[in-house]
Amino acid sequence: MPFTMGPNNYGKSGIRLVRVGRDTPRHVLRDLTVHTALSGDLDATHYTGDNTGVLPTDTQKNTVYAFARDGIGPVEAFAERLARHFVDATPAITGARVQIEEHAWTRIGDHSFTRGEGGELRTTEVAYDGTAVRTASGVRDLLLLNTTDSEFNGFLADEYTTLPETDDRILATAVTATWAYATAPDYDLAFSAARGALLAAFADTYSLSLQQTLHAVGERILKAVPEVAEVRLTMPNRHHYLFDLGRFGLDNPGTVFQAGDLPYGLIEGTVRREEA
Ligand SMILES: O=c1[nH]c(=O)c2[nH]c(=O)[nH]c2[nH]1
Repeated sequence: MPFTMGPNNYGKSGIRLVRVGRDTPRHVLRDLTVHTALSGDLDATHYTGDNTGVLPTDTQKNTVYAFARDGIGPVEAFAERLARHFVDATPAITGARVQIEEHAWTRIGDHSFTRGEGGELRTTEVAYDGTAVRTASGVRDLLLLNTTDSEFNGFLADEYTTLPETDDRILATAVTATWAYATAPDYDLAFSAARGALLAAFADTYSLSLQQTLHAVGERILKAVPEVAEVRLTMPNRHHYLFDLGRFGLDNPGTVFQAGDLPYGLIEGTVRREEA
């Protein structure tokens, strides 16, 4: 075989699952998007189209709905149930990755909820290789903004530098955070603690750079949740430019800003515990 398959996986992406818990008149709404990805001994289908070992992606999708019949629990636990099933029950499959995004609805009544489009997501990614389960959780598109306590100055300046130094700016970002667990915690409690730590660190860190804020956020999550081994953070810098009102004979004491779009700064990093 002159052209051999490298690493590969297959699954169903974007499985939209809504579950209504009707145990009491105060209904419980869960709204998830699930992605499955399976790998294993899949040479036959790639080389000859022999699908004997292929669990169809349609079946993977059906399994997600069937497993939701009697409850979902924390997204991490639901993803693990699915990942274990796909590997343990499918001869050719030796690895499964299940990713879930949970869309949070805000309750406005016993059976009524509201949610903004494109809001913050709770996320998880669970990988199972037949022996070990690796679980990471996080948030995506968590919008944060500080109106002060943010500076950016003292930076390297070369012949192309035009950015003015500032000792008071808006700091705004849309955080994607992923924290990997070394051991399994109570997932819902750990999520609340990590998210709370993230918010608190953003709010009360006097920022000299978004990089410094990123490290502070990661550190606070690690301190708040002992089971977390490392935190990966993606923090786009949603620039807000002080608008030049001088052209109209007006001052601008840090009041009127133009919200920027593209390009944007992108600050990313992983914060880990110091090796013992
Ligand atoms: O917090 C910041 N970090 C940077 O690296 C940077 N670069 C830039 O133009 N503005 C900012 N702000």
